[in-house]
Amino acid sequence: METNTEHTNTTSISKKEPVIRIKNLCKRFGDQVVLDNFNMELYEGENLVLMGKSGSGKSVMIKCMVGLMEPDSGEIEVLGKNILELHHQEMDMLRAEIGFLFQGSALYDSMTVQENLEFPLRHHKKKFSGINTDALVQEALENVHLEKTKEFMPAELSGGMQRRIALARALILKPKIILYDEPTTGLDPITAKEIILLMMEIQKKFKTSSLIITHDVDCARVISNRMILLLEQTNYAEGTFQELSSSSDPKVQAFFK
Ligand SMILES: Nc1ncnc2c1ncn2[C@@H]1O[C@H](COP(=O)(O)OP(=O)(O)OP(=O)(O)O)[C@@H](O)[C@H]1O
Repeated sequence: METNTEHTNTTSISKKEPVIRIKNLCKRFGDQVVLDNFNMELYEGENLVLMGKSGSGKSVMIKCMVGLMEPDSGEIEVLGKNILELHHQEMDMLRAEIGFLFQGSALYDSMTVQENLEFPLRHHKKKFSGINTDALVQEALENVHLEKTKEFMPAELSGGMQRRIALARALILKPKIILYDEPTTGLDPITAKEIILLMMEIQKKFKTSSLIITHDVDCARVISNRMILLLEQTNYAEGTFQELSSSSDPKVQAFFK
């Protein structure tokens, strides 16, 4: 894969407003320090890749960010709102602005594609009251080029198609931010590449800001405007793929082997 040259460069992106700002986030469980002064900013329209070893605290960070886990200390701002001060209902409304692509697609096996896509719409009724659900489902499926799969059960679809449907489900809320958790894991290299291209197409079309958690170096190379390495409980290194992959720090190099 070639490095994507179409992306806006990092300098112009970092002049925009951050849609997520995390400052000095600390979280421990008993004696185990998971996050120690972790900092991160996701800028509008940016594809930010977060890499970290298994167990390094990526999920803990995400859970703190969307209000599912309380940090010990630190500041978290999402779309200009201090999430640590939001009431349950306000947090729920804010979550409607965030699309999630969970590890391994996480579709509901007993529901059709249509029902899977309608699920987040039912949960966020307020945002979509009076809007034709069928049209939203159709549009979301068109966005991932799978218009004819409404009546299918997830088990009848290939792994790559399931990942596309999961992406359509994340998109149906028309989110400002998308969180991708290991979007290419478990896919063969060709299907993984198709998913990466689709993520780029969607980013271009909807101007979403994306946080992509991945171990996939190819994915990071193609999609990232900027990267953060989560190591030693903090944002150990930050920079473009080019900068980090040519780093002389052996701990940084280890991510690119
Ligand atoms: N609710 C919890 N109670 C106690 N320890 C927890 C809890 N949640 C996470 N941890 C611990 O925090 C550490 C970081 O976990 P986390 O799930 O964030 O890792 P990760 O980077 O997302 O890993 P992976 O890439 O494997 O998904 C782990 O040691 C985990 O056991």
